[in-house]
Amino acid sequence: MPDAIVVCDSLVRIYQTGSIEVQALQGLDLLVEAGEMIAVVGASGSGKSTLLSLLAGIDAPTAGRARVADWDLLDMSARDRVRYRRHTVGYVRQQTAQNLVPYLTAAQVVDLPMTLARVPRKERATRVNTLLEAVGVAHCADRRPGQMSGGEQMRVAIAVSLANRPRVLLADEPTGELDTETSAQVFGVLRDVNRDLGVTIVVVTHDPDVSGQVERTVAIRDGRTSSEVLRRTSTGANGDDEVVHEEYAVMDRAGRVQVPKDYIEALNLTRRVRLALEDDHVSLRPDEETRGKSA
Ligand SMILES: Nc1ncnc2c1ncn2[C@@H]1O[C@H](COP(=O)(O)OP(=O)(O)OP(=O)(O)O)[C@@H](O)[C@H]1O
Repeated sequence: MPDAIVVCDSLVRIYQTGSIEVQALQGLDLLVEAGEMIAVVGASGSGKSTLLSLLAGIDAPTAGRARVADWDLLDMSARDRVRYRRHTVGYVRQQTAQNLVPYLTAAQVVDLPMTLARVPRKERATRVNTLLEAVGVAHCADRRPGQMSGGEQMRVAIAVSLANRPRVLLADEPTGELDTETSAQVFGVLRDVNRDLGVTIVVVTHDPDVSGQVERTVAIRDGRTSSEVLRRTSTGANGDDEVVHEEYAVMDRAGRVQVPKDYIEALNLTRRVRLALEDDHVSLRPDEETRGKSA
C-alpha cells in the first residue's frame, strides 16, 4: 500500500508482571491507507487496546515495526513522543469521562491542546467553534461534562482529539458506554470528520456489527490480525444498490494465515492439515491420522 499512513509489521508487545509474561500482540500486521476509516474488532483480551496505545505513542512496542506518518514508533525519544502525541495523532479514550476535565467547559477543554501547542489565541477561538460545530455540539460550548449527555461528551472528546489537526484519529471503544442509537450517531460523526477533515480513523470496538458502519473491519485474534471484512456497494439483479460484506483472511509476509475458529471446529482440524494447490485456489483438509488420534 504506497499511501499507507499506518504500517505495523510483525508487531510484538510483551507485558511482564513479576515472572508472568503476557504476549498481548504476537506479530501483528496492519496497513491503513491515508484517509481511510477502519474498525478493529476482537474478543476481550485479543490486544485491541494494546495496539491502540502503541499507535497513540502512550506505550512502546517490544519488537517488530510500527510507523505512523513519518514516525518510527520503535525509535522515538521522550521529546519525540510528546510532539508525536500532540500533533500527529488524536486519541479518544475508552471511558468518556477520562477524555474531559470535570471543571472545564467544552470550549475550554477543546482549547487546551491548542494552548499547550502554543497556537495563537484568535486562531484557537475560531477552531474551537469550528470543531464543536463539526461534531454537532456547538450548543454545549459553555457546559461542563456533568451538564452533557454521554453522547455529547463523546462528541466533545472527538473535538478535543482533533484540536491540533492530527493526521490519524484513534478511538478506543468510543461507543462502549452508549445506547445503540447514540452509538450510531457517534459513528456518523466519525464518518463526517473522516470525510470532511480527511483525518484517517482507527476505531477499536468489540461490537462485531460495526462492519456496517465502516468500509473495512480488521479482526484481531490472539494478538494477530486474523481477518478483514470489506463493505462494498454493488448493483443487485433488480437494479437497486445493495451493500455486500466480504470476509477475507489476512496473510502475513511469511505466508501465515489464521484459519477461523468455526472452520477448525466444523472439520475438527487439529495440529496437521493437508494443503493442496488447485488451479485457482488452495485447499486445506484434515489429516485423517491426527484427527483420528484426537477424536
Ligand atoms: N499493562 C498490562 N500489564 C500486563 N498485561 C496487560 C497489560 N495491558 C494488557 N495486558 C494483557 O494483554 C492482553 C491484551 O489486552 P488488551 O487490553 O489489549 O485487550 P483488548 O482486546 O483491548 O480487550 P478489551 O476488549 O477487554 O479491552 C490481555 O491478556 C491483557 O490482560
